[in-house]
Amino acid sequence: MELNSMLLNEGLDLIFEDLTYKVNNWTDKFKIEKKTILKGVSGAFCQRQLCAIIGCSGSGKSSLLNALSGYKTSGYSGTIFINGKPQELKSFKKKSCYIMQEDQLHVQLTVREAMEFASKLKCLTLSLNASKLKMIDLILENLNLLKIQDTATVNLSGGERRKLSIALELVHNPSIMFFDEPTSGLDSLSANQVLDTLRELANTGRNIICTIHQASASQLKIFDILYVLTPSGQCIYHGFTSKLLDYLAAQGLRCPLYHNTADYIIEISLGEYGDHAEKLVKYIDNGKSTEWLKNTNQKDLVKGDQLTGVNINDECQDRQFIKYIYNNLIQLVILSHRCTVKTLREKFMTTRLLVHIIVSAVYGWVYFGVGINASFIHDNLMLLFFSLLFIMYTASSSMIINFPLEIQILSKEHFNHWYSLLSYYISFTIVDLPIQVLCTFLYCVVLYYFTGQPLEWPRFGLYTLMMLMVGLLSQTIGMLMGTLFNDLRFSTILTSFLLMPWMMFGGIFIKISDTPEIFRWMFDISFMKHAMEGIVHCVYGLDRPRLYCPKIYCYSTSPSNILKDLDMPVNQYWFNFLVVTTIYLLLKVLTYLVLKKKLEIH
Ligand SMILES: Nc1ncnc2c1ncn2[C@@H]1O[C@H](COP(=O)(O)OP(=O)(O)OP(=O)(O)O)[C@@H](O)[C@H]1O
Repeated sequence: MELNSMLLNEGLDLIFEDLTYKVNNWTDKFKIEKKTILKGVSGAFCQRQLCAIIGCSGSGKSSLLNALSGYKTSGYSGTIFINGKPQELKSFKKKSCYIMQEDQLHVQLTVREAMEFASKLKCLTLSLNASKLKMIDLILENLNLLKIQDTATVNLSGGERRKLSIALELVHNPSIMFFDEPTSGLDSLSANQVLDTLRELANTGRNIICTIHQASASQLKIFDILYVLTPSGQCIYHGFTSKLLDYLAAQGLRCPLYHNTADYIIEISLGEYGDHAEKLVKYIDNGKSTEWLKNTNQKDLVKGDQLTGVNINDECQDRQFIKYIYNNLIQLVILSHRCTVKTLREKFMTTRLLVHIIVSAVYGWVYFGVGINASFIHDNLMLLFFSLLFIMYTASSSMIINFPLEIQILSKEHFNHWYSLLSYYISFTIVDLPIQVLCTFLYCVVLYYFTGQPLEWPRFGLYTLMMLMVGLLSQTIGMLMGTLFNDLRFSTILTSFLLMPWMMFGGIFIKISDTPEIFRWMFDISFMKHAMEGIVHCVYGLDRPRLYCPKIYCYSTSPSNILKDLDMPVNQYWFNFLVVTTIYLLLKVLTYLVLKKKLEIH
């Protein structure tokens, strides 16, 4: 079946006027000044058209695409009209999609699974009915992906990955599709295949707008409309590809024989044939002129009445009455399922488990039996503190590494309206919880038993619970840092910097009574101090009898004296637990808000 006969779409007309983009730029004298990237450009991209924005590197192609798609809004001025009405971003995003230069895919899923999850999320359904499954088959078949539907995404070639990115968005049949350099990084065969696919998509009625860095003469012919930017962010051509030569000729510019026309006009924009750019900007009125957009010999675009088939939008729209909460719950279930499948296939989970078991076994060996012995109280306290540190660092670093990778995919899917951020955030937290519980439990069992801590279930339960809460809190710190900094170098160094004061005021390295008064409040907010206090209470509190002393003299055999020496009040476990839990919840909310802000400003 032809692509155009199943994915018909009415498309949308997009017109933009006087679009300007300014950014803050650091000068040599360390001052901030405004740099203008796009200078009042105008243009129109219509339904059923395949449009290319071209220009030299740094001319503002991506900036223009970001503005038109609504991916970025800050720093932009000008007006965008959709089907004649001012662009309303919320509703526009529902009808559009933005496929970025880097394919943001879930590498652990197969092509089929990725399509099914996308379809479930976009149609808000837990199970796909026959017609939706058929639609997936048809999309895969038309994009030549059916034969590799069971291949893991990680094993796909560049061209196949790009096609999968397109296929995933086609599930909700967008009326307008934006592509940032769809052919970059592909060999010419794959690039041609992707462009053919875009051509067919435009033929179905939708509006396809892409930026193109380099296009061969034959690739250029595939596009209906060209929009050419100069290095100064102005338009020097906006019209049919087929009319470009006539346009240039009208200005006395003749493309050398056998020279690629796209290269020629970019060279003109760079001033390689003299100072023609300004003249062309004026002639085309910086994109406003529609003279070269008049359709005299437009090639075989498919007419609406020639299209037959299913309009899959109808199926998804059936469910638009479903309330916000219900939608979020459905998304939560689907996202949790997807996240579970991904997590179970990751080697990282096994590594995390193994690390916890190995470290607890080593600690158990080195500190064997110190817990029951009154002459090893100092060693035992150090062991308990180092155990806390271990949980804190492994939990935070697992997120620092993992989460920035997640954010890239989240950014794309969230922008393309696959799901709400809240559903994603909760599902991510829920799916990781059992793994953190398992890691903490295995770690605590081995360590607690071999290091000779008191073998009583309530003590062990409370100890593990506190360790788990510290693990969850540390994960959230890692998540927050991973959200704030894309660069792993910054997030790792700054996390260590951030965790350091919590450790210093953890109640072990220095006692509260020995600390200068000005710093004492730090103990109150240090989760490490509260966690350590709770843990020491589990081990030495709860009316534990005197400790066994194998020597003639032990400094202390009374557990209550040990707590007194450490400035740790007796029986405060639940207060300590409440403080750690409150800090965890506050950080969780803060991380959500930071993530939300980050997705808004990209
Ligand atoms: N936030 C920003 N701060 C400073 N400069 C910026 C910012 N965003 C974009 N620019 C600059 O604006 C210019 C245009 O960037 P843009 O990415 O839109 O160009 P492009 O034509 O897509 O380039 P390429 O083809 O190399 O991807 C570049 O010189 C870039 O450095």
